[in-house]
Amino acid sequence: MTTPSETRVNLSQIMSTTEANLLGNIHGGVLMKAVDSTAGVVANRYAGGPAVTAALDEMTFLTPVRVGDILHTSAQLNWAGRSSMEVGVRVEVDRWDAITERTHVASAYLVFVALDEQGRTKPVPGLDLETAEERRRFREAQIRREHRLSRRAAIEASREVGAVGTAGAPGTAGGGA
Ligand SMILES: CC(=O)SCCNC(=O)CCNC(=O)[C@H](O)C(C)(C)COP(=O)(O)OP(=O)(O)OC[C@H]1O[C@@H](n2cnc3c(N)ncnc32)[C@H](O)[C@@H]1OP(=O)(O)O
Repeated sequence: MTTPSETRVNLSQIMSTTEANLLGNIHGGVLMKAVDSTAGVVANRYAGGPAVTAALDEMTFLTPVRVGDILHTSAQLNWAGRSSMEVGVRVEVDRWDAITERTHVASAYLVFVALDEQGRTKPVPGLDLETAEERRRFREAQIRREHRLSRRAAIEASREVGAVGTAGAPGTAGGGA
């Protein structure tokens, strides 16, 4: 069995002018792509084949990244279910013009789902939790999963209610005049 620390992937890249916005800072979308790519490497390796991004939790950008800065993304598996996995990613920068401590730019949690050759969901191996930190991350990932699934179920239920309304039931928002 694999431990979360064995799944860890670190990637670094220099930010270029083609990735800048009108203010000269790096686009949020560029940072999100780096997050998704790094997390994807973790998920594909762990699943032993392709895994697709199913969800990306809310992501806050704490400080601007500038052209020339060295962007570091580090990712590791927090949780594994039947076919889905949660990957945590931390984004940091080294400034191009000073030797200072790394600056924390953002953190994100992503859900990936492993697929087989036919595009069907595929089971992933169980995760071996060794340290107290790994067990804490696993527990917290479980809480986030419950929130994601219950939010999705609540939205689906509300759409069903809304669909009845738009069908024209009297006394509903979608009902006749
Ligand atoms: C590599 C890339 O760039 S991918 C590009 C962007 N991503 C995509 O195109 C993916 C598009 N989405 C899909 O193909 C589908 O929605 C899938 C494959 C992700 C999920 O399909 P579903 O029919 O929902 O599958 P299913 O209901 O069996 O769920 C599979 C697993 O994903 C989990 N899951 C699905 N959606 C979510 C979600 N929004 N949040 C958390 N978990 C989720 C389920 O709980 C289940 O977990 P488990 O097997 O560990 O118990």
